[in-house]
Amino acid sequence: MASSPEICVFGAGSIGCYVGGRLAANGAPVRFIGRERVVAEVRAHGLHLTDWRGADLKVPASQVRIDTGQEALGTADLVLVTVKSAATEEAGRTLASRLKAGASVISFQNGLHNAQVLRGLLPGRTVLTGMVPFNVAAQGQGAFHAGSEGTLEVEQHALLAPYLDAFARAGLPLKQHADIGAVQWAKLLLNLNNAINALANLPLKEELSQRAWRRCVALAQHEALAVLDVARVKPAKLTPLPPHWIPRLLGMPDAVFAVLAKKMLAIDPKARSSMWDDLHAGRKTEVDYLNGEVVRLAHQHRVAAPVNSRLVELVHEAEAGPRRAWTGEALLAELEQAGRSSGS
Ligand SMILES: NC(=O)C1=CN([C@@H]2O[C@H](COP(=O)(O)OP(=O)(O)OC[C@H]3O[C@@H](n4cnc5c(N)ncnc54)[C@H](OP(=O)(O)O)[C@@H]3O)[C@@H](O)[C@H]2O)C=CC1
Ligand SMILES: CC(C)(CO)C(=O)C(=O)O
Repeated sequence: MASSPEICVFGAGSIGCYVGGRLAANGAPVRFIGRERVVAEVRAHGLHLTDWRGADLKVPASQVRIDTGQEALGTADLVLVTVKSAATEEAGRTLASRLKAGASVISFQNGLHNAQVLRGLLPGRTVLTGMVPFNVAAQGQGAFHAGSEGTLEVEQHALLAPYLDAFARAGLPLKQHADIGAVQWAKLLLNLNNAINALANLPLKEELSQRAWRRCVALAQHEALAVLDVARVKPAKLTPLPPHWIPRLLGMPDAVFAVLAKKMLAIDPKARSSMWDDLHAGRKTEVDYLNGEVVRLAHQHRVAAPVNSRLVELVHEAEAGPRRAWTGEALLAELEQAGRSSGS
């Protein structure tokens, strides 16, 4: 392998353009595969990557190697898959027909099973699970802004060695984890807020500053944690407080929460969840891969998950439109009712 192995981003959207863009801005050889809309935008404006700490990086249009075609898969040593979960299977089939011998893959997606889906379609290849903790907003004209903190995590593996410097130079060091399943579940617990944020139709910071919305998140997390306990799954600790304490913190009055949860509220005031992005753009969301996973695990263990089940239904209703204008109080009442009527 050459001294600078080539990286390909498959699915140039918010995460792909931000992560790949920062790698490219710091000298890594990166090629992007994306849809026509994004390709045209980036070819016109280049990439502009900023973060909440003040990082400000540019890759001029003439230096971004981005295409709708899949030629980059034939030369890549490492492919970062950054499509939404529903697009993973198609991505895996495309990778299977194009990847060169020896190329490996990291899934930088939310949810639990994307890497597994890719592994099934790419026998004999190394496919690692990654986790992106921070929020990225597409701001138009090739600009992508990371509006919250966190370190990229990835399943521990020797093949990462040639890439560690490039990620570190890009300001995105890879934290390797021996139990990535625990990390994925911990991230999924945080992602239970995506459905609530999408239904709230508010920026994350504004939503999380209001107790009624936070109590909705607390209900979903509390239920999920009970299911994980039954299933004997121990989520990793990604936040200053352990996962089991977070629902209690979310339930605090606004003034107390603002003081105790400063870190949780340290989000760009305009940032919204990736599920809001999907609803807003009229796309199918990842709700089945997030709240839906809680419901599936509950069924496997013969327990109920009515709150997450109701959130799945409500997001599917919103996908089908027209969109209901929820208040935090109305959604909370709806979720409490769901919990009561299931008898849990
Ligand atoms: N955005 C965020 O802040 C965060 C997102 N994540 C997770 O990261 C993953 C990626 O999310 P995000 O970047 O927001 O998603 P985006 O929708 O912004 O980006 C994915 C892009 O990939 C494109 N795409 C899908 N299939 C193909 C294909 N076969 N060929 C070329 N392009 C394709 C999509 O186009 P189209 O829509 O037309 O299919 C879209 O433009 C998700 O699992 C998400 O949950 C994790 C942490 C934070
Ligand atoms: C970072 C976070 C939790 C919120 O933006 C996210 O994962 C998402 O939007 O999907």
